[in-house]
Amino acid sequence: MSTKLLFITGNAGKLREVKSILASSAGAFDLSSQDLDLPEIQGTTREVAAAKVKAAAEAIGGPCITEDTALAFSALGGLPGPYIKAFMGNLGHEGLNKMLVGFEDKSATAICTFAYSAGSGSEPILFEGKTEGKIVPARGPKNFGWDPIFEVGETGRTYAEMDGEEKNKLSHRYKALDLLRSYLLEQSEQK
Ligand SMILES: O=c1nc[nH]c2c1ncn2[C@H]1C[C@H](O)[C@@H](COP(=O)(O)OP(=O)(O)OP(=O)(O)O)O1
Ligand SMILES: [Mg+2]
Repeated sequence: MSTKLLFITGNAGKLREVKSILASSAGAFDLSSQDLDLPEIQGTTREVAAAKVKAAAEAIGGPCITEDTALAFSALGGLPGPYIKAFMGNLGHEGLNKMLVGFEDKSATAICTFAYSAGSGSEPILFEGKTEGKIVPARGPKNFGWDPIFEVGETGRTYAEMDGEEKNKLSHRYKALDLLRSYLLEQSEQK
């Protein structure tokens, strides 16, 4: 029997990658998605993620997952972190590069936090994945957020320069989703 998964997100890029990553567990998951406008609080990545899935589970009245993505610049003590969406929207790729002009250290960590709630009132469970890289002037297609300015580890390539399959093997999202997948498969075996 396949595990039903309701992914609350308004982000088409996230949904595309989640579908593609879960495709390797053929038939194990029955994924659907819904866009809900949820309040996103301020706090650590974990606090933001937990509050988001709680709000989603209350609104839905049942089990669901949410996902939060942060981009932490080492030179800035981890900022923008969970606030990357606002920074990206207001400053763009060039502005994000300019934020680091005064610093030698361009390193950054992409952090993905999946949050699972079994339903309204139940305690969120978090799954975190991190990928190290550095902030560079934009290279590659500009169709998903900050992908063009995040050069991954020692690959010499930005996320945007990788094809979907390659990104989905090493990305922050893949690592977090793989943990969530294992958890859900274990749960379904125990039933
Ligand atoms: O792999 C990624 N590669 C490049 N950019 C990315 C990635 N993943 C998220 N992003 C962008 C989207 C948004 O500007 C911010 C995260 O904000 P975040 O609140 O988690 O996403 P969102 O509001 O677009 O979707 P949701 O409805 O799931 O909250 O970083
Ligand atoms: Mg959001």
